[in-house]
Amino acid sequence: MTDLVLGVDSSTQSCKALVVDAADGTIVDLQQVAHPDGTEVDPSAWDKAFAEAAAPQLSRVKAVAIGGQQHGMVCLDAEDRVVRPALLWNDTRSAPQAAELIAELGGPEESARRTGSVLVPSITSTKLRWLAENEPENAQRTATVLLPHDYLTWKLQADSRRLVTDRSEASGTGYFSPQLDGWDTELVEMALGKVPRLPEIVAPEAAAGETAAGVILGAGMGDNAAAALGLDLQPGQVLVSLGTSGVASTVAEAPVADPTGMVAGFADATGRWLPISVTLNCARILQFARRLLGVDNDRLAELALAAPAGANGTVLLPYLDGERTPNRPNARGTLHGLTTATTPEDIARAAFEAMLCSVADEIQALDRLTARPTTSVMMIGGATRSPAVKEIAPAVLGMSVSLPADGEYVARGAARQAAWALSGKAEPPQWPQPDSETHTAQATPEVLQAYRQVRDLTEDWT
Ligand SMILES: Nc1ncnc2c1ncn2[C@@H]1O[C@H](COP(=O)(O)OP(=O)(O)O)[C@@H](O)[C@H]1O
Ligand SMILES: O=C(CO)[C@@H](O)[C@H](O)COP(=O)(O)O
Repeated sequence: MTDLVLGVDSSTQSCKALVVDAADGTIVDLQQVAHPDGTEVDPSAWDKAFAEAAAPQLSRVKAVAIGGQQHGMVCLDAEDRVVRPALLWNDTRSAPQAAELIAELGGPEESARRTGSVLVPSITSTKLRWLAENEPENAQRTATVLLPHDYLTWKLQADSRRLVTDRSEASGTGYFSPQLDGWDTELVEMALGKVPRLPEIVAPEAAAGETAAGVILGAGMGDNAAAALGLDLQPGQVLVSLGTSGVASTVAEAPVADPTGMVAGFADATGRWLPISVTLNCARILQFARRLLGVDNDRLAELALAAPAGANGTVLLPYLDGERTPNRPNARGTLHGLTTATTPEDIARAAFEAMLCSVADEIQALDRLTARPTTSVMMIGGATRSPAVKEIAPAVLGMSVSLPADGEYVARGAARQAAWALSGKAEPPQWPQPDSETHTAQATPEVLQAYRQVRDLTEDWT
């Protein structure tokens, strides 16, 4: 009888539960349940979606691991009750606190060296500082601080005293030290004013507990580390994810520190490192365009593909909710180049080109840091289901784009970690890689050039 394992992706928009064969990753079942929209969410919403999508699968699997959206601030009181709704990665209210903490650390370069990142509002420590300054009673009540996937793993533990996380999730908090490869409690005290209980950072291959029914728990991981593990990402490869967030990442043997803040020096889920560039606005740019034009995904793609490259001079700067990369939390979206001749097709095309130009900026930042020019990318995420992405991405990026078969690669990575924990071996199971289709196109560098002109000429919202 083959062993089955469960990989979960508790992402911004939904909980995805993937049951696979532990031996080779063959998909057995996939369930998905939506999360509420917003930038702060009560963790009970994640519990509810997990209970519907993932919990019914537990009786059929030997191990489970949870990948999840990173950085969310989950505060528990002394009785392990949730203190307030979690501030998520996409909440920008702690922008002033990020600036304060960077100054206290000695500037962006020191922030990158000490924490792995030039702090931005997404990073958990800035949210803790915000809590201390704006909700002192809640800060006072906070006894434990977890991240979203830690919280869900903890809820599965038979021993409720056991709090675990992994390097990849910890490295996105702002109080993880790449030098120590572990917590730097001085940094969390700097943010919150005290040292709360933090989860134990367990090894990538570790069995990090078990459920009351004896199902082995992996430590879980941040969603991007999970996707990299799910696709067996190797140094020299670049993975782009077009989900709620827009991500470009690669694997490195040593931690990176980017003083410009365009790349964060996170850890991965194999014991190595994951240089990563993450935008706040990605697939939601297309959601915005769909709502603006009153069309569905299919029609939006048709409109975009009916317009020429460059959208007849229409350029969207997609910083709709502010932007994280580049760090412009007060920016807003801008449609540039509108004329009386601008059509819905031009606006649809500009939305896709904006999403992909912001990814091109991320790839450029990775190349600068790794000193290795990217010549092709793997691309995943919900927006890759659009035929317009398949055609426009290689043109805007100026390189071939490989699309693994439509799959939930964050959940696949979590399942691979679960199979790893089940195996007790030093290396993760070697699963066959999914089939992929490669898309190429005539490069359209003028599109990226026009985008960068608008990006650099546009003032932030005051
Ligand atoms: N055919 C499509 N065209 C454009 N966008 C799509 C399409 N299918 C899904 N999406 C978008 O993909 C996003 C979800 O992608 P996903 O990678 O699951 O996000 P996350 O993991 O961040 O929750 C949603 O914003 C959704 O609107
Ligand atoms: O902030 C980051 C990584 O630093 C995002 O990747 C979040 O982890 C949200 O991921 P998705 O919901 O877009 O998958």
